[in-house]
Amino acid sequence: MFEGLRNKLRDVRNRLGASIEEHARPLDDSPSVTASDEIIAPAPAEDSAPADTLLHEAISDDIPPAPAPEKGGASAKQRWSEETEQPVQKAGFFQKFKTLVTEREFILTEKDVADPLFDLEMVLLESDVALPVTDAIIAHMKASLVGTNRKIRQDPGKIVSDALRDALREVLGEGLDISAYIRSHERPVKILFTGVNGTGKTTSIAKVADLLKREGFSVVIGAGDTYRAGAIEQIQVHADRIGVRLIHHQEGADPSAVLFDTVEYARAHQMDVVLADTAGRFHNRANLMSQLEKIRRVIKPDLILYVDEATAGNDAVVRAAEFDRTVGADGVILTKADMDPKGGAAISIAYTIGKPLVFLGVGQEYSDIQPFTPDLILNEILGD
Ligand SMILES: Nc1nc2c(ncn2[C@@H]2O[C@H](COP(=O)(O)OP(=O)(O)OP(=O)(O)O)[C@@H](O)[C@H]2O)c(=O)[nH]1
Repeated sequence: MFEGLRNKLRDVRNRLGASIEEHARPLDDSPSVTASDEIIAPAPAEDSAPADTLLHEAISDDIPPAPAPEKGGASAKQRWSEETEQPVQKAGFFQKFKTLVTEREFILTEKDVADPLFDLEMVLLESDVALPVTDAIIAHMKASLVGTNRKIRQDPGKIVSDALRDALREVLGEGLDISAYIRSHERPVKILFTGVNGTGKTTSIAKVADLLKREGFSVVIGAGDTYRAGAIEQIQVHADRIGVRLIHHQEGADPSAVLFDTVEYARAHQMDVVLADTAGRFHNRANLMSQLEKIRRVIKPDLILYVDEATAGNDAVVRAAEFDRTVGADGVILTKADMDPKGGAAISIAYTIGKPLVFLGVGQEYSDIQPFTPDLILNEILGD
């Protein structure tokens, strides 16, 4: 999954790494620096003195530490302190250049990274990453890379990977652990599935039912798609295969009534989870949307999961936002991630609608479902 994005990001990371390599300056005449010298030189203007000069000035003038450029992690001051625990060794010309950047200062201006960051922006937009999400990633990368004067002890590729990993982590969010949610809420926990026709909603309900069943929860499914011909038979086949009870009425019946009965059944049998199917619908079909609103009022779901396909890219993000606005959504399932080379929807959706990505569908088997964690996506798109 996401192999196209992975390959493009590898190229951009190499270019950014090359830019760091190019602008990392040898510490040839710098004085030895130890942990006690907790000093940060301020970020220079583009036309300011070279890093070596700044370092000398910072030490002799005792300039106070600059504020940390990024939130969350260790401050630049801490890093400086950690990274300078060992006295810097003087080395011959040849050796200095053989040690790559591990014994050099690392200082970049916006201009130094402008071209590679522009390339990164293009790669993200081409991969259907939503514009505000792309902007957030680029801003985070700039904050991480630009204007910090520090000595580095790692290769440039790692610096870029770490910055990109942090930037992506910020937009991906934390996900939602459904099993933990069920354990910590009053049973039965009612989960309503909404989404557009043909995106894999019915299959996803079966996958989630199978997953929860394997985790020891008792599950009942409500056949709330009474609109599409054959939908009840389709979900019945899934329910039979995974050994889960299905509550259904006739085709054309009121879906609210079906799902009300499903919740009653779950209560009567002290079941843990109700998974409520609904007819696929388009967000611009007012009558179908109002039917969904009625279901919501009748069964009062604990969670509404919006299902769409990762392959729909930005369309999935736009539709999710619309569903969230009209009927609400507490989380998202993106199906067919296994067929999506771009990854744009998976990266964008949580940040755009402010709701967690909960599962990724990764194939057609019942076991082809992955609870979302940021590392799941990060490892896919940054793994080499
Ligand atoms: N490759 C792949 N195929 C999937 C995935 N999830 C679902 N599918 C396939 O997508 C097709 C549509 O899935 P359904 O579950 O029938 O879609 P639906 O949204 O319920 O469609 P309606 O019942 O018409 O609303 C089926 O062929 C599924 O096997 C997935 O994660 N990966």
